[in-house]
Amino acid sequence: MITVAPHVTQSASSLKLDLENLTPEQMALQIKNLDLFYGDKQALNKVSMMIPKGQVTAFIGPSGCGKSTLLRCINRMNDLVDNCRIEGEILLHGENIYDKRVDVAALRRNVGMVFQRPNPFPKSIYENVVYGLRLQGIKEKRQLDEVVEKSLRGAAIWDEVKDRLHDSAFGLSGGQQQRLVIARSIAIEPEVLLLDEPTSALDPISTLVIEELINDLKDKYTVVIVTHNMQQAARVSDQTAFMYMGELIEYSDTNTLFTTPKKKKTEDYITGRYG
Ligand SMILES: Nc1ncnc2c1ncn2[C@@H]1O[C@H](COP(=O)(O)OP(=O)(O)OP(=O)(O)O)[C@@H](O)[C@H]1O
Repeated sequence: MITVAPHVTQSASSLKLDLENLTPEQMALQIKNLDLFYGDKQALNKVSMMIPKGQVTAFIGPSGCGKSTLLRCINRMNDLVDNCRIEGEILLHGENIYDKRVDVAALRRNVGMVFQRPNPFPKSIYENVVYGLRLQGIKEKRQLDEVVEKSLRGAAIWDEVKDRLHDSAFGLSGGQQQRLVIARSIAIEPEVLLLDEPTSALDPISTLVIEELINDLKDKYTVVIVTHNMQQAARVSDQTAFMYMGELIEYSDTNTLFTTPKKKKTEDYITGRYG
């Protein structure tokens, strides 16, 4: 059981942001009064928050609190769930992604997602990375080669795979597969990357490599991560949102949330009293 709050090491730059009043230039996403029901069961209750651009935002909370559900709303993955009903809005560039006119496939290209278990396709490393580009009809070899190198470098795996690009992705370790999946996501240049417990199936060394990678990714992307692991949230995120039973209880810069939480529920959770 964790009895002390995790140590927070990230820079204090995010302290300057007023998370309740981000300017349009600072903001990547705005979630407004989001309710979500699976059948009769309400899984999200009036969640509102602003997610800053070019930073890492973590969702934490006990099992079943709705972290993954909230994350999946950001690229409309919950549309695929039968009996799922969503009310409220999520704004990207000021436009509601739940508007009927939104092209959901285009949204998912712009808001990429990486899951708990690495899910490379049964193809070569190279073909995994160019998959999205081929879907867009891009065929020129020089362009594809460039994207492969850039994406694999961006996912911190180029040096390990550059001599076996045409080997099966299944020959990679779990940690390498997860970085390959990240390379596949960034190959199509999304604005936002959603990471749903991206290291929970990985060993501690691979976890560390992915955490370092997350830190690099925020130079180019807005990253939103769900994690069970509070130490991980403290290590990688600039902002942390604590959720409990479908509600957003507290949301602030990570340092404040872990050192001086304002709500008793948050304090109880980060000091290991439940969860
Ligand atoms: N497809 C679904 N159909 C019905 N209920 C669901 C579905 N997905 C999630 N739920 C329920 O919604 C609630 C929130 O689940 P969610 O997976 O978002 O929680 P979580 O905080 O991510 O949990 P964990 O940390 O255990 O993954 C839970 O009560 C869960 O059982």
